[in-house]
Parts: sequence; structure tokens; C-alpha cells
Amino acid sequence: MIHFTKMHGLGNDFVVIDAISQQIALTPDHIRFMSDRHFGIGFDQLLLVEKPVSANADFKYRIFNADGSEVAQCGNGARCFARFVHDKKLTAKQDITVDTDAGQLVLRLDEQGLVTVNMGIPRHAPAQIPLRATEESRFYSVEVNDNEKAFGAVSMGNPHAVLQVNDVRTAPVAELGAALENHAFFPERANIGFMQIIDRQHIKLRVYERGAAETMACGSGACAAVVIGIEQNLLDHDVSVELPGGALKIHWSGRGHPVLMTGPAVSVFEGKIEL
Ligand SMILES: N[C@H](CCC[C@H](N)C(=O)O)C(=O)O
Repeated sequence: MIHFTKMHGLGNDFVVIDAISQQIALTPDHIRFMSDRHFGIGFDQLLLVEKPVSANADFKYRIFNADGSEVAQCGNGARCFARFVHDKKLTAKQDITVDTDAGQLVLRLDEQGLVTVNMGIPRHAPAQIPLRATEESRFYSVEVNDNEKAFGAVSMGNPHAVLQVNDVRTAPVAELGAALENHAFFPERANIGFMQIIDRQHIKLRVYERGAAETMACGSGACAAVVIGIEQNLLDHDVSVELPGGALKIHWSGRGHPVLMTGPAVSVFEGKIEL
């Protein structure tokens, strides 16, 4: 029997499991079953809370997409992680350091119940995203569905491509998102963002996520869109990102600095499942 908590960050939903007090051995098939919204529990990602790897960290944070793939970053999940370990009294710290497969994050729960995550320093080099490109560029382009598509790309610990669109409501998220997610240009696939610039401090964004399809919100996607928008000189350093599930505040001071993301994290229900 596995005890879990169902949570969400702006509608990007998660099953969160304390894998410190419970012995967990999940296969990709287990994860795909649990993520199924008809035959399982239903989630975009599954988050495991584990013992830290580094001496200075409080926990290890592991992330699995609905398709069973393990990945190294999930921004909305990081906020829920902070709320989970706080509510379960696994820590009394306000600033929580977690190890991930892409480095460390620092999570801060504030008095209003919002969580600010230091999402780390963006990676721009093609080999770090990764991309099948030799030169770094503010705009890449590939042919997809017989059309040339231009986009910015960055890693927040996971790969993101961001296209600018005139209106997110009419953007071809499902079709173009799926085609680009699996394009050969991305050796490890990619999360695909569709960004509408409102002004230099406000964007609207929809994200077709790697391994989960379109979600109500994508925290690392919001960070990636702001970084790419700043790199393309379209945005200032503090941006409100409006996603279908709600808004995130993103701050980035520029190259060599970490991205800070602030937003809510909600627990919905407790459950248990027999696999
Ligand atoms: N689909 C992402 C992981 C979840 C990211 C998203 N839920 C977030 O809030 O950052 C990937 O495969 O890299």
C-alpha cells in the first residue's frame, strides 16, 4: 500500500509520495497506470521525496512524467514539494535545499502560503539543452509539418523551446506541440512553449509538456519563456506569466544569475493505492 498526496500548482497536478518513510519501487508501467485519469489516480507528474544526496541538502527531489519518463526539473512540482515536506513536518526550515538530477534548488515558503523557488541558472549552450545545433543562437528554426518554425531554446534543467504567437488562444498547441516535442532537433525531446507578449512585464503562455502533453501550467516553462524573452530583448527582468491555470511571478537578472519563480501550491486530497 502506497500513501500519497494529490497536489497542484496552478492546475499542473501531481501525486507526491514520501519515499523516505515508505519503501517505493515504481516501474514506468506503475507510473503510467497511476497517471491514467480513468483507470488510475491521474496526474501530470509524480514527485518522490527522498533522502538527500549532498551534505548541504535537505531532500532529494525526483520527477516522473505521466508517460513514465524520469526528468530533472519541475517548477510547479518544486512548490508543491515545499508545501508537502512542510505540511508533513518532514522539515521546519523556511528555506529548503533539494538535490535534483540537474543540480540543487532552494525552496522558500512564505507567510502568504506562496512558494519562491530558486530554479538555478539557465543553460544556453546547445549541448546543455540539448539541441542538435553547433552554434548558440537567440533564434533556432526547424522544418515541421512542411513549415519553418523559429523559436528560442534554453534548459532550466530540462529542455524548453519557446515560440512567439500573436494569440495563445488560437495557437496550434496540440498539433505543433506534439510535432516539435518529438522533433529530431531535440535529442531528449523538449517542452514546447507558446508565448504571447502583452507588454515588457506581462506574457501569456501555454505549454505542451514533454511526456505529459498540454498542462494547465508549467513552472520551468514560465521560467524558460521569460529567459528567452529577455534574451530576445522583448521583456524586462520581472515578468508576470499568465498560464491557463493562473499566474506566476518570474525574475531573472540575466546571464549567470538564477531564475526566481513565485506562485501557489495546493494540497487537494490524501490517498492510498495498492500496486
Ligand atoms: N514535462 C517536463 C517536466 C515537468 C515540468 C513542469 N510540470 C513544470 O512545472 O516545470 C519535462 O519533461 O521536462
